[in-house]
Amino acid sequence: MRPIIVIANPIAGRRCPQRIEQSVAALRRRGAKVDVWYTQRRGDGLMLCQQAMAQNPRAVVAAGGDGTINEIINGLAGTAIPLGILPLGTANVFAREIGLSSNLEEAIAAICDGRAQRVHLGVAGNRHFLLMAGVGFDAQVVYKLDLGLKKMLGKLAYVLTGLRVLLAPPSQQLEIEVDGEILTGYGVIIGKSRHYGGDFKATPLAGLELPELDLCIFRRHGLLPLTRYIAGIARGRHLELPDVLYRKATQAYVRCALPLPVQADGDIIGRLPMEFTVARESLTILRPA
Ligand SMILES: Nc1ncnc2c1ncn2[C@@H]1O[C@H](COP(=O)(O)OP(=O)(O)OP(=O)(O)O)[C@@H](O)[C@H]1O
Repeated sequence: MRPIIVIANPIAGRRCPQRIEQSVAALRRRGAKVDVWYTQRRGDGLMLCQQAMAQNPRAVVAAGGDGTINEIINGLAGTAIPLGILPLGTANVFAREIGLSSNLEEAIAAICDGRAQRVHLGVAGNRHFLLMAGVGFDAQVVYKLDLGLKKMLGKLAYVLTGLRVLLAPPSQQLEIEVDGEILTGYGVIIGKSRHYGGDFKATPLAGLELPELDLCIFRRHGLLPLTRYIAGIARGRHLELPDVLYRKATQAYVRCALPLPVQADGDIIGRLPMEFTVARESLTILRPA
């Protein structure tokens, strides 16, 4: 029997080790052969996923948050091995995108009896992403986030760090070349998925099944415009703001006078300048039936 290989980040979210054990036991009760491999540090998710390929698993399951999922998709892209998830992280944005709640029974059902769907990935520099990449306010928040605070406060740590960045917002203008058109702004979110954080949707017209990127460009900087943008996203009305631009594209290039940090799927993955494209390789995901 081909195994399901679970790659688990034991420090993701809260009470992760017990919840991994409970989920693996539930998968075995459904008759699956399950191997569990634990990450020990950042980067292990990708390395373990590459090793897992030698076993020709039935599926690779990411047990953890969106950062762990991101490492694993970078190992799975272009293969026919499907990705399952056990959403055990702090924000679990990808789980929301595919319609999973934090109830692990639903995730286990999706792994065992879910629907396989081929999806398109984004590429930021040399890294694949499934949710979004960002430069400006959101990347500054990820960059400044204290991991100890995140462990202690969970999502509240993002809110507090966000308030800190709001008081000294990024003020470097970006030049964004989108399929040949040159635009400027102070922040850009390059979405592959609709969901952004919680139930908010920064790129509401995006779709994992679509071979395109959705760019949401914030044209002004400062406390007031940023507050309007955040409130607009929270109310699902930001696309109505005159200083927010939305573009669909297959390729974008972002540059700036400073080498600003870039986040992808919630982790800092490099600095500007950077090219963003749709990956040639696709990925199979297991989602609720
Ligand atoms: N054993 C480990 N020790 C330290 N860091 C790890 C370990 N395993 C994975 N990581 C790193 O921890 C980071 C965060 O993990 P992950 O995204 O799984 O959880 P989270 O941050 O709680 O959830 P979310 O991303 O959904 O908010 C990832 O970027 C990953 O590379």
